[in-house]
Amino acid sequence: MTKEEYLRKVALANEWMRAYYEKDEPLASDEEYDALIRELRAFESQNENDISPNSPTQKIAPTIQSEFKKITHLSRMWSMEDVFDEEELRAWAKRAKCENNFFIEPKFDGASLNLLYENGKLISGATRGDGEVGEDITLNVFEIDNIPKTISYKEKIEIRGEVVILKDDFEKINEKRAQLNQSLFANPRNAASGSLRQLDTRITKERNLKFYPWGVGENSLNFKKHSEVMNFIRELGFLKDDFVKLCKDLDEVLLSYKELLSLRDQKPMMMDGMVVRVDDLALCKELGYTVKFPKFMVAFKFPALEKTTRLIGVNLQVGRSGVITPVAVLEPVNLDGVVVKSATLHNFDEIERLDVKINDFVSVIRSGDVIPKITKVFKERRDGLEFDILRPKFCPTCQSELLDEGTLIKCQNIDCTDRLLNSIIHFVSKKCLNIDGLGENIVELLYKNKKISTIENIFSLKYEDFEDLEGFKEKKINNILNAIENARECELFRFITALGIEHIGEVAAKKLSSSFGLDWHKQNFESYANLEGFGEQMAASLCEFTRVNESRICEFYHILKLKVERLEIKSDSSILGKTFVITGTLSKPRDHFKTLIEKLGGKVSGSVSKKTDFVLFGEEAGSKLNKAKELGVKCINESDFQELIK
Ligand SMILES: NC(=O)c1ccc[n+]([C@@H]2O[C@H](COP(=O)([O-])OP(=O)(O)OC[C@H]3O[C@@H](n4cnc5c(N)ncnc54)[C@H](O)[C@@H]3O)[C@@H](O)[C@H]2O)c1
Ligand SMILES: [Zn+2]
Repeated sequence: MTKEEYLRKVALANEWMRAYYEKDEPLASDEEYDALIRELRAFESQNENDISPNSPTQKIAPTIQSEFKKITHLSRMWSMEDVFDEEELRAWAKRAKCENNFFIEPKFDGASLNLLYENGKLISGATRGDGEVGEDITLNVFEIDNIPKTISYKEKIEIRGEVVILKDDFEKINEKRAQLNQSLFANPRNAASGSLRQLDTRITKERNLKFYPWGVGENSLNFKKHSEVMNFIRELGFLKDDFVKLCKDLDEVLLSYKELLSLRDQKPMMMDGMVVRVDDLALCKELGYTVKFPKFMVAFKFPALEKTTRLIGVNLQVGRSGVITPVAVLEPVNLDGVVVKSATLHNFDEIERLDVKINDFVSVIRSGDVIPKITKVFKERRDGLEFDILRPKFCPTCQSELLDEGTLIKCQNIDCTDRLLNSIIHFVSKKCLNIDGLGENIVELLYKNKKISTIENIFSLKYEDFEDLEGFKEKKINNILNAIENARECELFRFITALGIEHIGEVAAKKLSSSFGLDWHKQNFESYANLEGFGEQMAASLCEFTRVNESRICEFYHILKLKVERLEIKSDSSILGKTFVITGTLSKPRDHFKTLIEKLGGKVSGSVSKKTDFVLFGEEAGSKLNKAKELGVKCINESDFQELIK
């Protein structure tokens, strides 16, 4: 790299930094930014005299320009060095002259916040800014429930930590923004930062932000270990994550890293790595800082879940109801071990809203098991080779003319092969008949080879049907046939779900099954509409479906041995008729508790109101728990719950 190239890249990195920290709207993915920084570092290590004072390697962030007042931190805030593998971690530990006693905790991907307390009162809250001066966001901080406004410790102290947004909330915020035609947040970190840096504090309040402390600035504490400091701070009434520990050596650190990484999808907030630091404060002091970060800690990064790639085409999929879903074809990119080649675009309104074109650079994010999504289109990078994604006029499968309803475009041909195929795939899927071994690919293969053309055909499949198909040996064929045989005996609600009736999902199917049993399809409009949680639309859809499909349903009754799961409600059940709201992370999935409550005659609702009898809460419980407390609703934890249902 020549010096000119270097300076150009410094300028580009500064532009990216500003967009990221000042506007919360990145112009590049972190991965690209990090690669650019590595290039700058490589040049700088060879050309020490040419290092530009403007280089992002020499500062934490540019001085932020915004409408917020500024606050000078009492003690400086820092960035953090990254390590990406064992070798880099060991090299750091060696430089830090530390072999034992490492303090580790998750590195949540959020926004830094510096809180100042004096005489036990919260005085101010500020963003990190350039490390010395941050933005005064005190008013917003007062809107965050889980930040104590008073603490029992009276000395002056700066408490620092990460403000995060939960993955679920992130999705919800972006959905809402999409509806309002606002730009989406590229990731939960930008969303957290954007939610904190709000001139309208009501928005901050709405966003359900969480604050997790990770350190202190100015203070007069007298501890010898960072772990002691943090114990003390966390006891003052802040949220605590349960993955915070001391490791006796680096081997233990590495094990913990693996463990934390395996929890990544389960955690309600995004993590981008694990923080490893020297616990001994005397050694920390001795090690000191570079211009940018402490030498006594590192971020042991996780593989990226968000990357930039190019949209190279759009495939159209015809769903079982005929709706055409556009799917983005991407230049393949590896997101934490998963090669992502496509992302859903939901519908044609979404394409317009994103204003995405073929050949655009886009940011793709994968969080948890969620299907990869395009969160950002880098329009600034267009070079004229992009072209529009057109609304289709004809079905890509059956070529019949499509019905364009605006948001949705539909194929109306009920014999359209893709519609049929997808309804079979749906019928055998996990939530429906759950036929093991009969995955999408096999169904497709059977369908394309004309072994099945309707759902009913599945149950007359024979050994010979598979013999001439490639890749099917005796054992595999028998397994599939057995699975089909076993699936005949199935719960009624699964069958109702499997029929794919418009507006009738699993929950409604359960209600139909428990209310009417096998006669669920013989009811009239009123009795459907009177069911709890049912509306007119659902009732109408049921009437229409059962009218048209009466004989087909009866045919299925001969093929399947349906079980009606009656709720065995004990009349002495202590929770009979009581309404529960479940919030936070419990030891088992929420569904487990929900089923249990329902079996015992209780009800589970999604939101807290005066009518709620109990709020069952777990870790990280947030706004619902607070609301329950405000309303005086009884809040119980898991062991109280076990006690209650004994
Ligand atoms: N996409 C872009 O254009 C762009 C631009 C600038 C920066 N970035 C990204 O920002 C990151 C660099 O930013 P940075 O310098 O703010 O560093 P960083 O955010 O990676 O690490 C430092 C920060 O980590 C946070 N943190 C979380 N958990 C912590 C814990 N347990 N202990 C201590 N600190 C904890 C703190 O807020 C601290 O300020 C990189 O990931 C980079 O890719 C991206
Ligand atoms: Zn069609």
